[in-house]
Amino acid sequence: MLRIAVPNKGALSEAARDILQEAGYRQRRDTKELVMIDPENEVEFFYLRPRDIAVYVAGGSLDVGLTGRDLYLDAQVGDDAEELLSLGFARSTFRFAAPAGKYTSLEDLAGKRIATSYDGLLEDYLKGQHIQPERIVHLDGAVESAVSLGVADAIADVVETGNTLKAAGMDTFGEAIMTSEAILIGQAGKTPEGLDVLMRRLQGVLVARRYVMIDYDVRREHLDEASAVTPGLESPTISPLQDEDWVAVRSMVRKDQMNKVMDQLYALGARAILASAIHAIRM
Ligand SMILES: Nc1ncnc2c1ncn2[C@@H]1O[C@H](COP(=O)(O)OP(=O)(O)OP(=O)(O)O)[C@@H](O)[C@H]1O
Ligand SMILES: O=P(O)(O)OC[C@H]1O[C@H](OP(=O)(O)OP(=O)(O)O)[C@H](O)[C@@H]1O
Ligand SMILES: [Mg+2]
Repeated sequence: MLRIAVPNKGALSEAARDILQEAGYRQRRDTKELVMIDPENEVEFFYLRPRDIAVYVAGGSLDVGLTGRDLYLDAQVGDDAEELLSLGFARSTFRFAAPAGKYTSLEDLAGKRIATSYDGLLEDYLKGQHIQPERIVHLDGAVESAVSLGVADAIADVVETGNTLKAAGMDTFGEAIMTSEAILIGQAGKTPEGLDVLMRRLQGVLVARRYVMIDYDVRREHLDEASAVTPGLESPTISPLQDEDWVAVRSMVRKDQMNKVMDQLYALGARAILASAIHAIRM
């Protein structure tokens, strides 16, 4: 059985649960459950703190896990684990911030106290940039308060909308330390039984979320132009209609392009243009 680590709480847990459910796996009903077996799919889920997931996977106790790229790198598990797939949710950047106008560049941090919940990530980055802070102050959360309360001169933290920083009167400075999103990690170089199926299913969900299926009827003489607007992933499906002057076309279209494409098709004389959701796909 494939042993999969899943975030048990926090910013990642709901979206992780959603993607696994969409991929056809059973998920726990009660948030107190620590382990759940899905016998039909021959997988076992272990609900763990997202921060700890890389440790379990790298240590070989679990085959794969869903976590954040920033959390994975912060765990400093080295070459024992590897990123297998990015999952497109829980996107964030990891950035330096300080009270508005206080600092402008990374160099300003030399000899300063920097508060963060991601010490490993921060240390690695500062080392790579040859910046020596006075020290790194570890905090579990609410890092935005560290400067106003006097335990640090600047912070390094997760920024999503930027609202938390703004509310605290802080600005980011310097380049983003990293960009993060939810990822699937696995043991380096290992392909346990069932991993290929899990990956195909997750990739299927990712594509299904990004695309819609578009159906329309168009006069044969406009088929080439219409096909150019809806080339599909490989090539559109063309079916004959009773009226020989017309054909039916079916093609996948990126969801964010859907309305623009439908307008273009309409302008080409296509009719009965219909977009429907894709629930699952195997490429
Ligand atoms: N607005 C956000 N706040 C926190 N984490 C976010 C946000 N947006 C994306 N993430 C990502 O979610 C992961 C953090 O999840 P985690 O469960 O540790 O955070 P949390 O919601 O702050 O939980 P807790 O503070 O209870 O530990 C990271 O990979 C982070 O990049
Ligand atoms: O850019 P934003 O959209 O405002 O989101 C970023 C904020 O959200 C997270 O905090 P969380 O609510 O998890 O609290 P914590 O810092 O105590 O973990 C993160 O640590 C930032 O503070
Ligand atoms: Mg948090």
